[in-house]
Amino acid sequence: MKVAIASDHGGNALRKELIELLKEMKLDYVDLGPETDDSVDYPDYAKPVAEGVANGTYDRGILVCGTGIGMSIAANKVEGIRCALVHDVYTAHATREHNDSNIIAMGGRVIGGALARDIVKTWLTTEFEGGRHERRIEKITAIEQQ
Ligand SMILES: O=C(CO)[C@H](O)[C@H](O)[C@H](O)COP(=O)(O)O
Repeated sequence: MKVAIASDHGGNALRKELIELLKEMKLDYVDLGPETDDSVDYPDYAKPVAEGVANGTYDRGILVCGTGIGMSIAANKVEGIRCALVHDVYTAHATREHNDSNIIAMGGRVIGGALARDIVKTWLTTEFEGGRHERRIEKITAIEQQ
């Protein structure tokens, strides 16, 4: 599984902690920045991750900003992206089983590293359940293509 990760300045510290997790999990990952702690605009970092997931360059994406909200809004503008804003382990599990989410967004000003690691580990290792959820995702895709 190839994972892309990016943040804005509000998510920098948490992104770095999550990169350590990706290394521990021996996952193939690409860090799309930013390289400094300077203030940046989250859509500039959400876009390459979302487009890369949508076109198959990456299997999954991880986005971190201050709240996770800006990143999730921006990522979900890209066709084919189902980005879930997640701050608890139950939702991390549910959004993979039910929504087949391909990007996760979190807030570096909302949760700490230990919880974020559990969330990401759960999200990366939970499979989509299919069945009735497939039909609902098809309906989301139909809205996107209107
Ligand atoms: O999009 C956000 C808010 O929903 C993110 O939390 C950003 O990181 C935040 O807006 C950045 O704010 P800052 O005051 O420029 O640090």
